[in-house]
Amino acid sequence: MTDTEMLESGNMKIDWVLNHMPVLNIIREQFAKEKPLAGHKVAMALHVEAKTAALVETLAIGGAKVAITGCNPLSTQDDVSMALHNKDNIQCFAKYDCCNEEYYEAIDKVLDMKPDITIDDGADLIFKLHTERTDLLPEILGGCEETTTGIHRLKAMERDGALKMPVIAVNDAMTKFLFDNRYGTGQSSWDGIMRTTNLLVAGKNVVIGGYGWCGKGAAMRAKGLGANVIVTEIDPIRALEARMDGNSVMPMKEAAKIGDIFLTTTGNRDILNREDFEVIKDGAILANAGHFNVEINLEDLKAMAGSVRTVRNNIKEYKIGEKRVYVLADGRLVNLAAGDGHPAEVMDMSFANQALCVRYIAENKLSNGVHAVPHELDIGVAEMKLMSMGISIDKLSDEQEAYMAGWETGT
Ligand SMILES: NC(=O)c1ccc[n+]([C@@H]2O[C@H](COP(=O)([O-])OP(=O)(O)OC[C@H]3O[C@@H](n4cnc5c(N)ncnc54)[C@H](O)[C@@H]3O)[C@@H](O)[C@H]2O)c1
Ligand SMILES: N[C@@H](CCSC[C@H]1O[C@@H](n2cnc3c(=O)[nH]cnc32)[C@H](O)[C@@H]1O)C(=O)O
Repeated sequence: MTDTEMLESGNMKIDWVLNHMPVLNIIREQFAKEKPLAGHKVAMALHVEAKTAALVETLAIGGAKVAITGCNPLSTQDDVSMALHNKDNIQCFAKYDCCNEEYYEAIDKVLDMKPDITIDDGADLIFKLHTERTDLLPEILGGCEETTTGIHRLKAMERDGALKMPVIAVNDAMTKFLFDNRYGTGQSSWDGIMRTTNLLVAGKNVVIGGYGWCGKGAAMRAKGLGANVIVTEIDPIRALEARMDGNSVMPMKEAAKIGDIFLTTTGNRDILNREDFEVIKDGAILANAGHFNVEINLEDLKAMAGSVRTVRNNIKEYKIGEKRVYVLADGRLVNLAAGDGHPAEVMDMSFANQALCVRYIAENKLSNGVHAVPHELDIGVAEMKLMSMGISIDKLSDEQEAYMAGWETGT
């Protein structure tokens, strides 16, 4: 593609998703009128694709200067990156399939803008701010974190007294994780796996590693596609929930022997490792929708494999003796590295929360530490979403409110 074609393609992708992000559009209109971010500089490390671009534009419309890079070397869409970089008050440094060095250089370039607000997906910017770029910390009003694992890390920093800035845990908003992690990951992971492999899911043994919000969504959609679903867990309550939802539950060592397609969603490392690869079936397909590229132990796989070759776009074949094991998207998020990420209607809510939280940071002085998304913002996003869907709901009558709040009335 020529640069002109790339630009056009990126802008068309952004226009398409914007037509399906009604809540973000309402916020854009408010931001255009009120300019609540005038004078602020927002640094971002998120998946650079069309829905993220819609958020970046919204912040710029609100008056902010924005610099962004990716949060995963394989999720960047270069046409969208170029389209963003060509807009007023926006710089974008993300590049698809960049090497480790380029990835961290781009994070430095974003921080060179001397931001006062950050948005992370996996805490990369905040980590840099607390290690090599501590000189920038005094200017920081606060940050937002998009994902579960990022929040785990930030809470660990807070526990150790190491977190020197306020951060809002956007992932933990109800209008984020209940929809994005569950229905978003549920749909987009299978979209990534199916478009990449062009294989059938029905009738296969699908093994889902982890039954958190992402795992529940992925298992639900696998069942809907006709798979026999097996869940692995370390948490007894979630394991029980998986069983009662109709899935089989067993240790990975057992599941490894019978699985056809494996999808990890734990946020943890080594969910599939050497002892699993030893017993795994010929032709097994491995994908990750959890965090970075550590859930499938690729080092173990490489060490065991006699040969490795690319057999199809985004599919690597590892040959262990006569056995073939296929890894999708190098073990990185299959929904973003081998697909277009979550559906626009879902990111509409996640990114509405982001935009409102950035405004909240700009307008309120927060103490250092991890903060919840203010409940009124979370509820507001749900109300706007329902309204955009043409759904109205009941209201408590005065009598009902009094009844729910009181204790005097017996049965
Ligand atoms: N692909 C995406 O677009 C996407 C979307 C949202 C979240 N995420 C990421 O997915 C991961 C999971 O997020 P979540 O919100 O579902 O988290 P969660 O905490 O709700 O669920 C994780 C589950 O994994 C289980 N687990 C941990 N270690 C395990 C092990 N060794 N074996 C089996 N199960 C194990 C935990 O008990 C828990 O139930 C995180 O890394 C998050 O950042 C990815
Ligand atoms: N940066 C890490 C962290 C996991 S990303 C998981 C986050 O990606 C977000 N996400 C999923 N789909 C999209 C999308 O299409 N655009 C932007 N963000 C997305 C989602 O909100 C989720 O919390 C990594 O790449 O491994």
